Amino acid sequence: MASGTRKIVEVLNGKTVTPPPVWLMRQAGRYLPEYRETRAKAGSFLDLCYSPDYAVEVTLQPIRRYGFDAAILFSDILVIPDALQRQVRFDEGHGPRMQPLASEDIPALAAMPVLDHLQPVIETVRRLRIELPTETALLGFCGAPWTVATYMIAGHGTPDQAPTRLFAYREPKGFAALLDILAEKSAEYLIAQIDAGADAVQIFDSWAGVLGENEFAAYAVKPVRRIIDLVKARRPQAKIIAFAKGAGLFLKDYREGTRADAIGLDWTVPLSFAADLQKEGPIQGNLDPQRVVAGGDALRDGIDAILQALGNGPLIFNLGHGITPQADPANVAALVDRVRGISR
Ligand SMILES: Cc1c2[nH]c(c1CCC(=O)O)Cc1[nH]c(c(CCC(=O)O)c1C)Cc1[nH]c(c(CCC(=O)O)c1C)Cc1[nH]c(c(C)c1CCC(=O)O)C2
Repeated sequence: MASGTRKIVEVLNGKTVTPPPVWLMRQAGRYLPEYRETRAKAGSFLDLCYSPDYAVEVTLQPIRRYGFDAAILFSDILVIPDALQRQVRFDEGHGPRMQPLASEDIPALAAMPVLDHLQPVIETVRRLRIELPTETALLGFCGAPWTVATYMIAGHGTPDQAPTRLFAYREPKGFAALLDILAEKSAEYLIAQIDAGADAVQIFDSWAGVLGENEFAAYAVKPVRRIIDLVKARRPQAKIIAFAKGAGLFLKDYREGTRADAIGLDWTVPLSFAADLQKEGPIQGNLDPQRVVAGGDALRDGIDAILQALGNGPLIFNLGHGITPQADPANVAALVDRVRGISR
């Protein structure tokens, strides 16, 4: 099967597919018992990301269970700072940590190669394309420079990214240089994923929602546009989804500003506004992940509202952010059936 006939690729080409293709952000993860089992064998979280045997296995687990229309490479957005020697680690119960970045550390990052370090991830992509069913699209991904920078500057996650907002106001030149470096490294990484067999790639800007107007333009739109320009200059056929969580009204110009083929929407985006955005091109989203935890009517009503508002245009059905560890795997099965119009 040519990749062009995979449903998600059709939607990314602007077609309306009925029922819409479906996958879920973080579909491989702790809500699945088989993930927890593999995770326990693999050692640390980064060991799992850098071991093609285990990473292929956990990527395939949700495909076997649910037959999603896409598999997403199992890795993390923080493998880029790890490749840039920021000593990333995931401590149990604490989330990611790394060496906080100071402005004097920034110039040296430009000369650091990342692809050597990321070869195991690229190998995972290559093996996945061989092992996946032909009809299943394979998605690669990276973090957007802004979101990756927030972890690099603070050295860990924070609720509002205050340390990085402050850094950007105090050191605008150094911060712009950091975003440029991250955009270039990320573009190289995405091209390698596409060459290894990814049908499309998603850029995750999970912390876009903390930015003011000028900062959204400079730190969210501009670096993502730079990645997309670099990727498309070298791989014109590449398909790219850009997901800026919390971007709200700024989404109006996000597609045009970034030139993404599709934009991802979080669950706070009103469906009427989403329908307007869909007139300009494909969209992805936007069910509240807590509806998957709740199940029952909350799940069904949320799905039906999205299908009714957005099902007649180019749509990739997804959550508005990653699925949480509390989700019941049976509710995910019910979600996929409902999106596909299967009643049990
Ligand atoms: C901000 C961000 C990160 N990582 C990612 C983002 C952007 C999307 C988002 O906002 O959720 C992206 C990501 N992380 C992971 C994937 C795998 C593919 C998928 O199934 O979607 C993807 C696409 C696996 C993961 N990445 C992580 C886990 C859990 C770690 C574990 O299994 O112990 C998984 C399955 C760890 C991680 N990684 C990150 C954090 C903050 C954490 C800790 C929080 C948490 O535990 O959920 C950084």
